[in-house]
Amino acid sequence: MTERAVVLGAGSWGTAFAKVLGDAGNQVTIWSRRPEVADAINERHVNPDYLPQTRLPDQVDATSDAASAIRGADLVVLAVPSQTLRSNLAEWRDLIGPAATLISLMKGIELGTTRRMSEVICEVAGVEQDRVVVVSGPNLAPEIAQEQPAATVVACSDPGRATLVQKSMTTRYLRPYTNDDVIGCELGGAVKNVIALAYGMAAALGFGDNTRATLVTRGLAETARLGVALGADPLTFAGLAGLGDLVATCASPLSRNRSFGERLGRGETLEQAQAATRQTAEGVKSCLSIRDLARKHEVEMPITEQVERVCHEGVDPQAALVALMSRETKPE
Ligand SMILES: NC(=O)C1=CN([C@@H]2O[C@H](COP(=O)(O)OP(=O)(O)OC[C@H]3O[C@@H](n4cnc5c(N)ncnc54)[C@H](O)[C@@H]3O)[C@@H](O)[C@H]2O)C=CC1
Ligand SMILES: O=C(CO)COP(=O)(O)O
Repeated sequence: MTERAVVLGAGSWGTAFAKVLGDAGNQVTIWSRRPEVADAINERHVNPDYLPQTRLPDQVDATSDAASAIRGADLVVLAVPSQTLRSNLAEWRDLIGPAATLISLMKGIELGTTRRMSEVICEVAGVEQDRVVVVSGPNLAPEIAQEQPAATVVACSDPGRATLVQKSMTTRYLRPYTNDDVIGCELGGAVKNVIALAYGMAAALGFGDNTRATLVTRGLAETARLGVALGADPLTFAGLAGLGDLVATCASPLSRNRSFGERLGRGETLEQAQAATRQTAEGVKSCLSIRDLARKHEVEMPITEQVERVCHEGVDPQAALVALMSRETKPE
């Protein structure tokens, strides 16, 4: 099925996802904040800043004029940092057609409001939740751009819309599965970034596979606890948007969150790590909003609590680990 799509955001995942949509046969326009990135995509079919080795398909073009790109689009893909989504979308909402599907690629929780990205989209764009589709799974952008085989989840409360998006983004290298658990898929994607920060810290401190497996497993346990409190299906956390993405992000040197955690584990301050990182490591901010969400729902999230202390309260990663290990013992 051929759709007209706009991808708002020309970072790593926005660009790789535009390639997926183009390879699946859609006509795609990428909106880039910077005109020179749009020019490079139009002239050379590459995004030199984020995926310089990847040739984008002929069906993908780019512009820095959001209005011309959004008008008439069937699929409006949001690929900006979670914390800027609200202000970005406020500028775009009046341009989005009444039948368009809004697709969220973002993996974060909004600071202050503790809203999931699909909730922010519904609120700001004034659309019902059945028009919003969440795409989440083990999808490191550079690997997808290289066409390495992977699967992902397309979550929507409207099964028909989920199937439509699934069909429009199926390629020989990306296999999307539909799911109706939007809450679970969004939480899986947001919390895994926080656990990957902890994993990176543990790796930098020299801890081996027992420590790492413990963080992944207990990280998934606290993700599922929060998810269930918010109405998610616990089985979602055993799937691609849960365990799948958690394992990929923790294990991969390509992960910005894991790499950021490694910097903190090596003793860099938050400011030093931020200065060295150009791309979005969502967990650094979302650890605050996820901790707040957990407290609001009286859910224990000890790893998230400690990641927040390291990132925002200047606690030493080693001390955070001691705090985790000295908690009262309990049943699994
Ligand atoms: N990179 C990846 O492998 C994956 C990323 N994601 C998620 O996708 C979302 C976007 O991530 P990436 O594309 O990887 O991030 P990125 O850091 O590579 O790119 C972000 C893009 O947003 C733009 N941007 C930054 N501030 C902005 C603002 N104030 N207004 C408008 N645009 C702004 C940047 O110029 C850049 O084009 C994040 O939530 C991330 O967690 C999800 C799956 C895979
Ligand atoms: O979400 C991702 C893989 O699914 C990308 O993770 P990072 O943002 O940590 O690079």
